[in-house]
Amino acid sequence: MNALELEQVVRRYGRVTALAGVCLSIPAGAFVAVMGATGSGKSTLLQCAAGLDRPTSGRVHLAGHDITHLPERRLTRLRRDRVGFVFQSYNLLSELTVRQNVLLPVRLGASRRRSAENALDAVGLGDLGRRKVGELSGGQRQRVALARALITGPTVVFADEPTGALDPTTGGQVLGLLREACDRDGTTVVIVTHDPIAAAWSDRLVLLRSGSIVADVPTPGTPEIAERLRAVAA
Ligand SMILES: Nc1ncnc2c1ncn2[C@@H]1O[C@H](COP(=O)(O)OP(=O)(O)OP(=O)(O)O)[C@@H](O)[C@H]1O
Repeated sequence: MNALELEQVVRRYGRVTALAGVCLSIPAGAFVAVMGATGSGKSTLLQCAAGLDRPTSGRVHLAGHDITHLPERRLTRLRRDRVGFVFQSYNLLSELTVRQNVLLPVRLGASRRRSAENALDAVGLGDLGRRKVGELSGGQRQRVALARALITGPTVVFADEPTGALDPTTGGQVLGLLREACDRDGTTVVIVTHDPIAAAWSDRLVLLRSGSIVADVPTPGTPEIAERLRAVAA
């Protein structure tokens, strides 16, 4: 089964064509990295795939649903129940505690698949549930975001530059946790990244240039190969 499928997806912003007819099938349980130069359409692809933006034309299937014309309320519910999001800027509420942040999807009505404690344990933050997010380091915040993304047992996790604000070691920990969610729970993971080393955690690399996919290759997961891919992507 495909967790995600894009058929001829076009997204135009006025006269700018951000996506120029993208076709992409991602089977359940895959870990895909999307790379490409700045402005190549990576974030637009992720937003259209995740149901945060609507294509100008084409179709999007997400978690077994054709979301192309799904009414906004149903789309919101599908995102809440089946999709996890991780962003470069964490998107946490800093005045709330770690635990309260992790439970936000549940407070919005999603059913939880695991307890907050279990989700925090899984990202190595079992002791920090009562701390205010504003007191945490960047790497800890991103792990809170990951626990929040995983508490509902999502079909797909979308991560836009999840390590963009982190040092390589901390970034590696976050990517390792995404890899674990994929390997252990069968979660489909789609990350957008500029960093070929981050892409090396994936098992498939999709390269965009000017809104089109120019390469879609298995990734053997070694930093040396990733360096070579960086040259192709530029
Ligand atoms: N809301 C918008 N309004 C107008 N143009 C937009 C909008 N969002 C994106 N674009 C344009 O669409 C194209 C693709 O943008 P997108 O953000 O998807 O690229 P990207 O590969 O994610 O870039 P970056 O690596 O810099 O984040 C760019 O030319 C961008 O200027």
